[in-house]
Amino acid sequence: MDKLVIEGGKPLSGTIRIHGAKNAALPILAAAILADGAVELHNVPQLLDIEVMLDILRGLGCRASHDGYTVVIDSSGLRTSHIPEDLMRQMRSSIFLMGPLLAKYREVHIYQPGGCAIGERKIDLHLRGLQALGAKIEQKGNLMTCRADQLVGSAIHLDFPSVGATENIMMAAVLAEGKTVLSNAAREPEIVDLQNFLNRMGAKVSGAGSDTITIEGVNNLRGTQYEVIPDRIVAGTLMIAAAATRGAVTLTNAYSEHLVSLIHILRRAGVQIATSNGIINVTSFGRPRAVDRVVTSPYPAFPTDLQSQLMVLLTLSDGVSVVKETIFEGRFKHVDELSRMGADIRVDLSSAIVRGVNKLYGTTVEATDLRAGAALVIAGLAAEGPTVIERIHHIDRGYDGIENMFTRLGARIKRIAAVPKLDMANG
Ligand SMILES: CC(=O)N[C@H]1[C@@H](OP(=O)(O)OP(=O)(O)OC[C@H]2O[C@@H](n3ccc(=O)[nH]c3=O)[C@H](O)[C@@H]2O)O[C@H](CO)[C@@H](O)[C@@H]1O
Ligand SMILES: C=C(OP(=O)(O)O)C(=O)O
Repeated sequence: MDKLVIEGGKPLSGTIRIHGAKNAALPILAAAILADGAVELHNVPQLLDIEVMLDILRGLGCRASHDGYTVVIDSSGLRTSHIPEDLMRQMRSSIFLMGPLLAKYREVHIYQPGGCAIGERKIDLHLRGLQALGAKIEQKGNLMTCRADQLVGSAIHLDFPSVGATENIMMAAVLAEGKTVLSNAAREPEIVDLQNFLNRMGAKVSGAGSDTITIEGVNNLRGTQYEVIPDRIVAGTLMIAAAATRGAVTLTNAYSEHLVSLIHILRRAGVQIATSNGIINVTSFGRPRAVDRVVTSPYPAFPTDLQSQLMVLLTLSDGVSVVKETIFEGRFKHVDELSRMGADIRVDLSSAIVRGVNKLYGTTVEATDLRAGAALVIAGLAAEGPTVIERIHHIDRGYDGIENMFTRLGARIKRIAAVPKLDMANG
């Protein structure tokens, strides 16, 4: 497996453009099968998860190409609704195909989705939502079959504003008979992006971005072109990295309105941030201040996907910070790795008490999941001495060429490609 080697201690500086959002692109790719014509998507990042989604779509009979940042999907050859277990298990987002396949094909055969080990990540809210639209679900061993001769709009209330369940229900309801009203829906920007894409195909969805989404079913959807929003988590990761290395970085194609909670916390830590139309400037002089309490919660509160990265900054801050994780029960795995680099963090159930230290020291660490891996990259960039990060395939799920991104900002970081194993039998 590839590794990253970082020689830390250099402030980041320069300008970088933010790539398209993984968490917006993945449901949009799944939704593309709803169209009767071809869909052309722009600003689609080159990520492992995107390639897995395209492989699944090809396996279902779609034509799918990814050229630069443009993806074209033509689902006219759709011939099966069975997603192989090995592909289902490669990422959580495989579950996004459930709603669209059910709507288009009237049945879907799936397995439990995989993804980073950050918590139990049940799919009960997805299933209950689809059942409310008329789907019948049957489980035989690992295989789950979901069928609906006809989907019928309904009033659905989510017990928790799950991002994925909100998206799956939206994608199924667009072709249902009548009106669906989804309450306590998730409000993330990626949900607004999905609504905009669905409407571009001819759907009638309104309310995304608020906690109530209304979907008027239509008979069919057409092919279209669409541009995916920039990745707010990648932007946030770069902002935190700029602050942790005490650098000065300008982000372009970055929507500050999607990052209000992070900007607020960084300013409390003493980081200077200026924003204007699609541009975010981050400048940090000297040691940041501790932040007494950071709590992850559904949007617009502070995102769980930036919790581990922010913890690196707090580790280097003056004072004691407390971070509470309320979304995923297993999202403190970076703590052990950061401790090996000299961090002083104590975990007490869902809270981490972070005592600021003067320095982190480079060593060999392991990316345990996507954002934990990103946090280790930031730690390596800020640390004294070399850091080696192993198991970086997790990072490649969500950052398009992370080493190139940071090299452009002046960092000393390189990828060491894994040496392919010799096949002794064939010489
Ligand atoms: C591809 C994508 O967009 N991924 C994001 C999405 O994941 P994802 O859509 O999986 O996240 P959810 O909002 O669904 O999950 C949040 C919480 O709800 C629980 N839950 C969820 C569904 C369900 O049926 N039952 C249930 O109990 C989960 O275990 C978790 O504790 O939102 C998360 C929360 O912002 C982000 O960290 C992920 O990056
Ligand atoms: C947890 C994440 O993604 P996923 O839902 O795709 O596992 C993430 O992007 O941090």
